[in-house]
Amino acid sequence: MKRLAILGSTGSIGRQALEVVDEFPDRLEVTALAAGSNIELLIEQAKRYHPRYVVIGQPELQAELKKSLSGTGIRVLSGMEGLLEIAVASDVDMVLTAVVGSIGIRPTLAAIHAGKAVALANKETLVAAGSIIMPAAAANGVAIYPVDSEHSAIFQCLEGHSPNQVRRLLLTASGGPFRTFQPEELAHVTLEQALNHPNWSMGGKITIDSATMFNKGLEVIEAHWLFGMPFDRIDVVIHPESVIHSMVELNDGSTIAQLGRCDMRLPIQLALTYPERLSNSFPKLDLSAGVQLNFYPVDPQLFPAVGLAYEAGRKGGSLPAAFNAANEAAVEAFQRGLLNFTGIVRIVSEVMGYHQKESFSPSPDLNEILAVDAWARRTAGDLIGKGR
Ligand SMILES: NC(=O)C1=CN([C@@H]2O[C@H](COP(=O)(O)OP(=O)(O)OC[C@H]3O[C@@H](n4cnc5c(N)ncnc54)[C@H](OP(=O)(O)O)[C@@H]3O)[C@@H](O)[C@H]2O)C=CC1
Ligand SMILES: CC(=O)[C@@H](O)[C@H](O)COP(=O)(O)O
Ligand SMILES: [Mn+2]
Repeated sequence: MKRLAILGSTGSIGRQALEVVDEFPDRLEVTALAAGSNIELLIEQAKRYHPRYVVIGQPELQAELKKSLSGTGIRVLSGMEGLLEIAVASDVDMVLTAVVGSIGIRPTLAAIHAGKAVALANKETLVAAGSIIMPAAAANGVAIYPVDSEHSAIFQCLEGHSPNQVRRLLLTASGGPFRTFQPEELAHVTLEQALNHPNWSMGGKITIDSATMFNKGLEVIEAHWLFGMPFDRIDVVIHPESVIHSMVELNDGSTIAQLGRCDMRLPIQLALTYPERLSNSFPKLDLSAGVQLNFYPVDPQLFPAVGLAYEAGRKGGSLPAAFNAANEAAVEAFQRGLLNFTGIVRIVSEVMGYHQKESFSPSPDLNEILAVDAWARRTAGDLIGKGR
């Protein structure tokens, strides 16, 4: 029995992870659940899965949660302290990091230091702190199983091939809802339009990242860290159908692809049960149903976010942390109606510029990364407040 701590159990990935648990009750057990503020769903999940611990991100909700779960024997924790406690708990075997944003860095690192296997959905953690996370995982002999669909695809395509047989990684991108727009049309798109992903149903932040293609930029940096691949051997191709989840090109020119439905339960299952390939009841890809496979290059005028990600990744040091945090702040401002859609890329670009001039660190430690993250959010907030 594998005992899981699910960080972000009320979110899109967290809820689907629980569906995977439902599928394999004799293999997967929920030991800990954590959410931000959705106390109603967290209570429902706790009553159904009987974990040993629950964590609520907002400490002011802890008392209400305790009251609702009194008599159940479940320990009720809160805030970052709670996340850190469940990440290292002795009765947890694997931590699924499915919170959104760089808040995932510290609990993921704590889990690694405690020798827990990690299933990683939270790409922001690797983007901001890959230079800390990957060496820590290697030093502690901890496996990081990718949950992100592209990285799960690459992980599967790489099986049976040694690193020196691989020429490049090819990340597929849907292009999001604005793939066919002209660049000048983007200034006026609405939140509702940006949240209308053509293929995937996901949380709000990643859906907006798909619309700007910051998501693909974040994924390029994520792939660099997960697979130890230099940036000039990671490419992005637009594939509007999202049937091929990503590809690996080998030295001899053979390209290996992984295909599947747009259903995150498959990569989640693989991460939670690897190396097994267990039969499940989830619908399967039906290629006879008129599936199309189209491919296009990324238009850098329409999607400048991809170029910014390569710039941040290549420069390295503290720049990816600033890049990521500025994007998180700008996306939140867009969601709150404080910034227009094209403002997101503008703010990230400006914050990156300031960071390189004022406070760049070539090899930051964890505290410096967390400080840069806070600085970039503040700076982005100031720029947005000034109406830039
Ligand atoms: N959704 C998808 O299909 C995919 C997602 N990912 C990545 O996975 C991560 C999660 O995405 P997604 O599930 O879509 O996001 P959601 O917004 O749907 O879910 C986020 C989860 O994090 C929780 N959370 C937020 N803040 C805190 C906190 N302070 N303490 C504890 N929990 C917190 C939320 O709780 P609450 O509900 O209470 O707010 C929620 O459970 C992201 O990094 C995303 O990029 C990667 C590939 C695909
Ligand atoms: C499901 C998943 O992994 C997302 O990251 C998804 O791939 C987003 O799609 P695009 O960023 O390609 O639009
Ligand atoms: Mn993805």
